[in-house]
Amino acid sequence: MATQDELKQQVAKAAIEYVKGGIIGVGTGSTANFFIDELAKVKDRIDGAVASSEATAQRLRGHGIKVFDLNDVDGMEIYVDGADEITEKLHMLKGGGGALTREKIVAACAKDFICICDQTKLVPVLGKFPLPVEVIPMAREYVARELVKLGGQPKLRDFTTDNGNVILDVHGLTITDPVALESRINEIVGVVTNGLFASRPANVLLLATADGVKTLTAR
Ligand SMILES: O=C(CO)[C@H](O)[C@H](O)COP(=O)(O)O
Repeated sequence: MATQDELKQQVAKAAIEYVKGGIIGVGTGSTANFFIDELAKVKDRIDGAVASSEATAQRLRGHGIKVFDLNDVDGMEIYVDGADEITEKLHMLKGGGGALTREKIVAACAKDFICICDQTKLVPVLGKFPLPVEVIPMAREYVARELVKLGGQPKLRDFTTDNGNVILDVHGLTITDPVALESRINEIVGVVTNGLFASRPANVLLLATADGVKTLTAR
């Protein structure tokens, strides 16, 4: 049976079919890293990439792929990234790697979000994985109190984001309406963004399973 890393590699390889040229938006995390390694094999096909984190930019450059500043790019055909959880509606919970804000920004500039996951990430309801919320440091305690009012148990992560902010990982949520919760949390003053990608879900989910890579579009 394939290991989780082998499944991640298979799905990363499958995503290359969506790489037609131009500038590619690239996510962050172990699955995205496998994608970057596959992208390097077809780098002559593309003009370059926009990175969703410093770590991704470094890996892209290490492969000789040109990294563009998002402000110098009009838009992108595709953004390719993993997720911590995803539903059949292609609503995602992301940010396990702490790059949620830049991921959301780069994804917003792309026509299609191609989500690449192994089968462990597909869930009926989001929230078992703690929901990351990026917060301006001085608002940390205020935002934590507001998140408790929403039924969560926020825990400060020992981490500073690429934007110089902190992350509260919110435990204990059962997220039955991710679109509403995404916007409710973003309304809290001091929140930069949260890891729900529901108001703009993925367009395509490539899911690596024991029976091969399956392609899902929103139901
Ligand atoms: O949102 C992310 C990083 O901020 C990642 O996409 C998410 O954490 C999944 O990571 P991995 O592919 O390592 O399981």
